Amino acid sequence: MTVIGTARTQSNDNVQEGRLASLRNILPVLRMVWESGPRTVVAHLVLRTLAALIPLAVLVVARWIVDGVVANASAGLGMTSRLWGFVALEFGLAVLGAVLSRGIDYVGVVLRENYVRQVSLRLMAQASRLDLATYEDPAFHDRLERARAQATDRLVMVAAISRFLQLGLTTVSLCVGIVVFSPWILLNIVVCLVPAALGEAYFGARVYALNFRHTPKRRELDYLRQLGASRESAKELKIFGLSSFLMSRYESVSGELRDEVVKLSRRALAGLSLLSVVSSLGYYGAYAFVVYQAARGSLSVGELTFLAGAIAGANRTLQEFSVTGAGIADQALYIRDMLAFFALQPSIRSSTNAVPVPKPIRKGLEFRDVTFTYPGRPEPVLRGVSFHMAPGERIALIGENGQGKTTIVKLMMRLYEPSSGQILLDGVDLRDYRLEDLWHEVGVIFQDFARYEMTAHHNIAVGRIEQHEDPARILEAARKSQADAVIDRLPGRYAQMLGRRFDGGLDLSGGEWQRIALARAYLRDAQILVLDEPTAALDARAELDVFNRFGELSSGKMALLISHRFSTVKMADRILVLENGKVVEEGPHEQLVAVGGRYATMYELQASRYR
Ligand SMILES: Nc1ncnc2c1ncn2[C@@H]1O[C@H](COP(=O)(O)OP(=O)(O)OP(=O)(O)O)[C@@H](O)[C@H]1O
Repeated sequence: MTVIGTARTQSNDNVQEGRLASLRNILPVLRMVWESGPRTVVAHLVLRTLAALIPLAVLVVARWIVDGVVANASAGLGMTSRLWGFVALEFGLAVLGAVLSRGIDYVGVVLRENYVRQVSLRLMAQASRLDLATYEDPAFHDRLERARAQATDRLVMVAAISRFLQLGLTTVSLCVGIVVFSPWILLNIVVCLVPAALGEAYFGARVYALNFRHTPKRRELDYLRQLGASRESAKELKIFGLSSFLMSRYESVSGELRDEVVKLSRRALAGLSLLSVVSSLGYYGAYAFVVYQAARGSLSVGELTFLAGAIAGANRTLQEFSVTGAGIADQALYIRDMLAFFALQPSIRSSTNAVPVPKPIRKGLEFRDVTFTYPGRPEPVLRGVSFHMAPGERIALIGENGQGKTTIVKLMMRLYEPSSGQILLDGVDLRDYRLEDLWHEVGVIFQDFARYEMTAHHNIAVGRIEQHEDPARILEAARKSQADAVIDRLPGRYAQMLGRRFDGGLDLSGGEWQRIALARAYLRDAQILVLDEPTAALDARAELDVFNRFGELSSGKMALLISHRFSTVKMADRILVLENGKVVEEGPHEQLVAVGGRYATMYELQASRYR
């Protein structure tokens, strides 16, 4: 099974400790940003660099203007062309600043779109690789949820990094301007900002820890919200009067979360307000010192203008710099979840020297003393199951609910591995075959088959998606499963959107959906056909037809059928009866009836209802 990591066991306390370590995660993200569009990244960096230097340039020109005005006034020169030049330069800088900021916004949008697209595609690709068992672990869904949030909501990180770089450059340029006059002024500002920066970092980590802990509850809230407004559940919600039950659950869970968030925000408000007094002291101390120097005549008015602006600017950008830095560190924590998700490895995959599935299969498929226990279940579902399926054979698997019939199919498809025992295809362990090849050669329709909210054409084409542009084969498959009659009645025929999610979509009845799903199995044209209760929703005529087709299987092919309908089951070449995780009876219908065992009792029970 896939290693889920430490999502469930991670305590809040080690979040702070992992904060520094998580800064390492920024690099892979920067790599992803770069890969999503190198040219956009370069354009963004150039624009940010230019924008970063504008504040210093504005202050330098302002100083020239003020000193020029004072000198011209005392010399009685009035406005000179040199002074006009400075004013024009200041205007030019203001226009350039505004244009650069628009440009940064524009390139930022392109960057964001590229990045979201890239990460979402990677998420989809990774999700499709993982083991089925992974999806049954709630800790995995918590992690997936965090990774998804990272791919979409948490883009702030990318924007924050580029803003951080710009702020860094502006801050350095302003600080250099200040240091030229007095390093002590700068030191004073920086030292007073440290407590506020640490405070930001502390509360950022607390917020992350809280979000981390809240993820399962937030998923529950999402589920409740969805359930309360979904078409699938609407009928039952109305009839059972469940809305108020769902709402009260939502109210209590969301109230709990809200209280914790508000409590933490209140603490942050008090703590950070106090610390901001300290940083203001640094700023006003430096400002007072500069005013004092100018009053004593040690600084010119122009220098006072420059320094007052530079101190205010450095104070603001330093604060923003530390807040953005703390924000990036927070985001790096969230990104850890995304990277951890990308790092998950499926344990069911093709081995390095995997072989192709033989065509045709000659000896058949064999379960040899297979035992299987689901993760998290104390008892095995299958306990030493053994049977053989020969090419050309049609086997029916029967048993009461929960006896492990579908589990056998999942093991046949290597969606799970047996806990012990072996499954052999032509005498070779399934694990030695190429996984994709195996899935290709087994056509399966599960009991809970998917209803794709796509066109009728694509609903069938998913059975062999590489042939989705071959309408003739799709038509043929629809004809075999009698889905053609259903589709011919639809206004849009094969182009008809199915389901109600999208505009113009039409829903089908249970049996109609089942015929469409069956068409997928026929389209697959695999060597092993597995139908898990394929006829449950079919009417009697359609069911008979499915089984007549079953009889048309060419040699080398085999079929496994799971059904609770004995009218269907009795047509199989051989019937396996599953009970308490074991095959307890095996043989053709007549033989099993004659034996008078478990099968005969079940058959009699159902037959008596029709007499
Ligand atoms: N993913 C799972 N995790 C844990 N237990 C599971 C899982 N899937 C099935 N089970 C359990 O394994 C047992 C066998 O399930 P399976 O679906 O194979 O039964 P089945 O014979 O196909 O039943 P039915 O006739 O109701 O379709 C059941 O007790 C079921 O609760």
